[in-house]
Amino acid sequence: MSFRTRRLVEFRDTDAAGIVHFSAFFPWMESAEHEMLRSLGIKVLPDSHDDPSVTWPRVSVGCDYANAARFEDWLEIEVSVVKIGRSSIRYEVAFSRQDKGGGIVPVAKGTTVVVCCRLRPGGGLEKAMIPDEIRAKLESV
Ligand SMILES: CC(C)(COP(=O)(O)OP(=O)(O)OC[C@H]1O[C@@H](n2cnc3c(N)ncnc32)[C@H](O)[C@@H]1OP(=O)(O)O)[C@@H](O)C(=O)NCCC(=O)NCCSC(=O)c1cc(O)c2ccccc2c1O
Repeated sequence: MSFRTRRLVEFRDTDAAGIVHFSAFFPWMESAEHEMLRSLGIKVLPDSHDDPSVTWPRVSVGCDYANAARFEDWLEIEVSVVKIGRSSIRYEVAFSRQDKGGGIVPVAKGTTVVVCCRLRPGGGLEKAMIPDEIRAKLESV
């Protein structure tokens, strides 16, 4: 299973060549992941340093680009949880669009690795084991 969402390419997402700039995909990957967490009832961010909820800093991100996307293309975005470790989670985010004939065109595939952390007083990050309740929710994606 996976989580699906979609997004319209805005003018500001494109570069001088008229195609989506490589950097635009990273905020989209992040937004889609957050949307998936919210849909599962997992907090994206603790409310305060006193809140024992966990937080999800990234330790690795990447993206491969297969075909260009352009202004006003609708991008289909599919988030998959590909690996749940002790503290880390690897997500894959696949972007695709339709061609004029309605065929599916792969656009890009990103990966993100996040680490479950607690916020130390003062704002530092401390790695934590993924809580069982969150692990179970992520295993359902
Ligand atoms: C996060 C750290 C505190 C972890 O340090 P530590 O030394 O304890 O980590 P380990 O080396 O033991 O690794 C833990 C875990 O991760 C796996 N891992 C580590 N590096 C990689 C890698 N490069 N690739 C793949 N996997 C990696 C490792 O195998 C372990 O896996 P297990 O499952 O076996 O436990 C420390 O690394 C740190 O502080 N890093 C800096 C983090 C940072 O500043 N990131 C950039 C900004 S974060 C950010 O932008 C951000 C975005 C969001 O959307 C958020 C959303 C919600 C909350 C927070 C967000 C956020 O912060």
